[in-house]
This record gives sequence, C-alpha cells and structure tokens, in this order.
Amino acid sequence: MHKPTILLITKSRYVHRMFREQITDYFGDSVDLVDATTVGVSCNADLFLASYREVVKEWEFPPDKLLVARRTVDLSKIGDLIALPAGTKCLVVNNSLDTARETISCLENLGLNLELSPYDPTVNKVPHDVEVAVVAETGRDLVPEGMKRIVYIGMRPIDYATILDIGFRLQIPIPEPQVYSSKYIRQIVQLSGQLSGALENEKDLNRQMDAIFHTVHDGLIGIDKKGIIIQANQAAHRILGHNPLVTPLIGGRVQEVFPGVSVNDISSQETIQQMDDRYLVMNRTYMDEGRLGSVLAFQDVTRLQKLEQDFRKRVQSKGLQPRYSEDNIIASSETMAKTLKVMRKLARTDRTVIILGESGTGKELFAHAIHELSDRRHGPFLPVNFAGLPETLAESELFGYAEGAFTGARRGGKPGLFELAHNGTLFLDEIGDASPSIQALLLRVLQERHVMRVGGDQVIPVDVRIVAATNRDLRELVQAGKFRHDLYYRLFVLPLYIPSLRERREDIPLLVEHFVRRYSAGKLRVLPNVMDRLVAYEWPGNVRELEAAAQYMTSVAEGQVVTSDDLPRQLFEVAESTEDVVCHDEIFQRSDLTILYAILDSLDWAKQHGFNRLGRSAIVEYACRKNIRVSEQQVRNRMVMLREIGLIETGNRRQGSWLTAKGEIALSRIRERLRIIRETSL
Ligand SMILES: Nc1ncnc2c1ncn2[C@@H]1O[C@H](COP(=O)(O)OP(=O)(O)OP(=O)(O)O)[C@@H](O)[C@H]1O
Repeated sequence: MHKPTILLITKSRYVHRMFREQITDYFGDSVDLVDATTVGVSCNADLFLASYREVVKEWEFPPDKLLVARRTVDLSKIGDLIALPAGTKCLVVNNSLDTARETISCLENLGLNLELSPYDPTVNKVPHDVEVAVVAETGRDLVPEGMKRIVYIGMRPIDYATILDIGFRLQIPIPEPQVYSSKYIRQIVQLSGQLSGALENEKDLNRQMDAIFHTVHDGLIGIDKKGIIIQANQAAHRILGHNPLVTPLIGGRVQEVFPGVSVNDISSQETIQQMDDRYLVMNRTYMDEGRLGSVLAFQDVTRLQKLEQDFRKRVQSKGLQPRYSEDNIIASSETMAKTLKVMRKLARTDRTVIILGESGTGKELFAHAIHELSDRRHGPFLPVNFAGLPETLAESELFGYAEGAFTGARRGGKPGLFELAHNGTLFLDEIGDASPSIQALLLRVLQERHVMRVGGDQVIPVDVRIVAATNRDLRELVQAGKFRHDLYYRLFVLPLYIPSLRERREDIPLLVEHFVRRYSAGKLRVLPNVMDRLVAYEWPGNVRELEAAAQYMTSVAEGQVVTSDDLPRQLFEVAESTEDVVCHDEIFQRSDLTILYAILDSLDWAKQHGFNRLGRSAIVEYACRKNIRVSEQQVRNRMVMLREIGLIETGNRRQGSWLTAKGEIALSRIRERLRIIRETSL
C-alpha cells in the first residue's frame, strides 16, 4: 500500500519541526513527511501543507492538493498574557508582519482585553508608549530594544479542523477525534483555574472570564457554589439552543439545562455525555475547591462522532471490496499486450475512460487496474452497476439525500456514491443501461462537477474520476434515441477496447491453466487434446464463461487430469467439429512452422487493420519485417497447402487471401507453440 506524502512548506525550521511533531502525533507513521527546503516544491507529494497563506503567490499548486494550515494559539502558554492589566499596549513580534497579524487575530478571537499591534521587523520602528513584547514562535531574536517585559506565547499549533482535513484528504483514519478536541477543552479549563488563582475577588474573575469566554468555540458555563449559572458564553447558548436575549442561561439551575446528564458527577476528567440524540464532551473544574464555584466546559461532538463513523464505514467498505491491479489480468497475446499498454497510458491522464468490450472480457478488472495505476489509487474506488439499479433508487444512490428528504429518510441524510468517491474513481458499469432521467442527472454532474443531495439545497463539490464501461454499442443507442448524444460525447473521451477471447486465442491456455490451478488447488492438469478443444471453442461469454467451465471441469474430473469427458456440454458440440483442424500435430512438427506462422499472422494483421484480404507480395513483405526470410515461391506453395486444410481462403479471381475461423484457431496454437519453443531454447 502506498504511503501518502505530505510536503511541509514553512518559513522556519522551528515551525517545520512543530508541524512534523504534531502531524506525527496524530497520524503516526502512516504518512511520509518531506521538507520543502530540502526537496523543493515541485516534488510529487499527495498534499502540500503550508504554514502561510502567501505561498500561493510563490508557487503554482494543484488546487486540490494545497492546504494552508489554520493555526491556533497554545492555550497552556497564554497565562502570562491573561494576567496583564486590561488595556496594556503590546507589540506582537513574529518573523514577518503577516504572521504577526495572524497571531493578533488568534489572540483577539480569545477576547483578550489588550491593545495588540504588529511589529514590522523591516521597519524597526516602535511606538514610544509600548513596553511589552509578545513573542510568538520565531520572533525571539527580533524583539526591539527598550521593551520592559517580554511575554512568550510559544508556537502556534495547527488547529484541529486542519488535522481533520488532512485525514480526510489523504483517507487516513484519525484515531478518536473526540480525545483531541477534549484536550483543547482541558486547556481552557486549566486557564480558568490559573485565573482564579491570580485574581482575588469574584467581580474581577467575572470580568476576565467574560473576556475569554465570548469568542471561544466551546461552551463555557460559570456556576456558583449553589449550582446557579452566573456566566455563560455565546457558544454555550448556541450549543444548547438558547437565545441569550429570550431565554438566557444565566440565573438558571445548571442541572436543568443538561437534561439526562448528571452534572454533579462531572469532574476534570473529560467524558462523553449523551443528551437526547446529541453527544457532548464535558468536564468541570472547581475553583478554589468549589468556594469560588466551578466552570463547566463542553463541546458538541455529534458531528465529529458522525464524521468518524462515516469515515470508518468508508474505510471498512473500501477494505471489504476486492481491489484488483494490473497483475490480476492474465494475458500473453500480443493483442492484450497492446491493450494493456494503452490502458497504462490512459490510466495516468485523470480523464474519463470508457471501456468497451463484450460481456465477460474483463472490463471491471481493467477499471480497477486503471484506478490502481492512477494518482487516485489511495482514494476510494466505487462501482455502480446500472443494469441492476432500479430507477427509483438510482438518484439517491448516486447523489445521496438530505435529512427529511422523504418519509423514512435517515437522520442526517446519506451521502451518495459521487460524494463517497471524492478524490477517487467512480466506475459506471453497464452505462448503456442507464435510464433517460439518470442520463440527464449524470450529464449535469459531469458538466458541473458538483452534486446536490435529493431534497437538499447545498451544492457539494466533488472531485471524481469517471471510468465507464459497456458491452452495448453506444453509438447505435444514440442513433436509436436511447442514449443522450451529449452524455455520449462527455463519456467518449478515452475509449479502451477489450478484445473478445476468440480474438486472442493464445490467452486461452494460460487462462485455463490459471483457473484450473485455482479451482483444484494445483492438483489437476489439462490434457493437450482437451486444451485444443478449449482453444477451438468460440467463448461467447468470454473469460467469465471460461472461468465457469474451469469450475465445472475441476468439479467433475477424477484423478489428476481433466479429460474430454469432463468438458461442459457446450464445448462438446463445437469441439468435435474443429478437433480435426486444431489437432494437426503434423503442422507443429514441420520445419517450416515459422513460414506458416508468417502467412497466417500477416492475414490476421490485415484483418485487424481493416483489410479484407492480402496478396502474396504483401505477405512476403510482412514476413520480411518480422525477420522471416521467405521467397514468393515458398509462400505460394505453403498457401496451397493451407488452403487445402481450410485455414485460409482465396478469392475467385485470386486477388488476395484471408484467414478462416479455423485458421484463426490454428494461428493461436502456432503462436503458443512458438512461444514455448522460444522460452525453452533460452
Ligand atoms: N484477463 C483476465 N485475467 C484473469 N481474470 C479475468 C480476466 N478477464 C476477466 N477475468 C475474470 O472474468 C470474470 C469477468 O470479468 P469482468 O466482470 O471484469 O467482465 P466484464 O467485461 O466487466 O463483464 P460484464 O460486461 O458482463 O460486466 C471476472 O471474474 C474476472 O476476474
């Protein structure tokens, strides 16, 4: 399994080190971290994580791969800042003006009652009345002279939302997100504890707490010793669904606002509490052992829990699904070698691919291989088969539905396959069977690259690669008015044709051996005359039918070999009539086998390239290109013999020859024989 790589783009090595430590804390060694200062920014990473916004002006990134980390402040380090008298003028020093401004906005978000201004290291001018420098991360050496006091607030860590974003983008599980979010709550509570120690009376405490309380995202409630709420921030009102002007929390009993939760049992140890159908992470810190009351901190983690559940489900379903790669495609024929070569090229383009071929030729196998060879291989691969999909279900399967979209709709709605395949590949199998209304919806999403859930009003952008497949003639369906021509052109970007098994009979022995080995656990082998019959058969159901035949033969065979008595019924009829041809052992023993091969192969080449027939001189030229030296006379003699045994035919007026069905079979047998001779003579 490929390990995703994150390229860290930071301005200083301290920040780089902190990013590295923090990401490793969360994701362990499931990601590789690379430093942009060592490898440069052009490296082929799965995600570019930058510590500053202006990075986009410096380099061009694939937009879906760049993430500018949102940063927060380390709450455990700002105790000294809180203890400063209200209104103190401070200079915030960072290694650039922009980062200093960012730090200020983080501190202001905490509601600190200080006058903070950024320090510009390039100007080096300090307002005369400022005596306190607030130093974040890398500004230590830049503090201007004349400062009476320096307050260090440490590194600004990556915020939790960014960590989640990284996990989702790279599809790596994030262990127990709620534990990390509650770490944050614990810090807030510790801070409140520090405050209570630093401040003497309840009035001061309230004033300072007010400052911190209002802009943090966690619900905070100050409770007096009798259990009455004396302070509550906006987040607490929002989380509990109280309008502070209509039903303020202040003055109420704490127990009443948390129905079903035993508030008295909550301690400084954070716990997850269920309140109706929601989940809250809560803890409570007693100040001065409860004499000054307590602070209850809480956060609504219903969404996080749901995200986590969805994520796990997704990872699990991904894990349960068989994933095939190119290695699972068994083939030795030249035709398939060419097909595989084209597939590898198409796979790397990220464009829509449509796989065409008869039923059972391995189209789904190829779709998997394309995904595995593409840059999206770490993302999901989701198949949807339109042949068996009832029209009534198709829309909600593909696009999901919003909560309350219809009676019985699941709470919170359900994501559709397009959403789930985000950053991965969606395999639209049997696309020719999609109903007209589904075709219209597919067209829209392929044009607009976003979806809207059924009954929803939100536009959800999706980054999905489409691989479609069909065994029907789509062009014919378009002409018959059964398939939209605009969708046809959207899908028909990169077609990949998978040849039928009878067009590549050389693959048959290899496939038979493979499946017989698999279904007999290596105990059975196939007799040569049985193999001849299998090669001669037309295989209308292609590899799927061959696999089923192997299952049948290995079930009925006795002893260690598969005999002609073990062949499935459909093979009896055809095999009898062609056996005399393919068992021409004397052909294989002939010393001029390569000449016979050159003649048959040239006629096969002609057929593949749309020529109905080929003349003698063209056959000689073809043989020459294959390094087989042969005269026109020699070709003429051999062609007489091949005509007599029915492998080729020649037009009445002798204007060229072509390969018969028997000739095709003989050719694949000769190819196989030559391959064995080549391999054994090496
Ligand atoms: N070249 C191959 N090597 C090994 N197994 C193969 C090969 N081609 C097909 N198969 C197997 O044959 C079966 C049918 O293949 P698959 O479902 O990919 O065909 P398909 O073209 O998608 O069929 P349909 O059009 O009916 O959906 C599968 O079990 C697949 O693993």
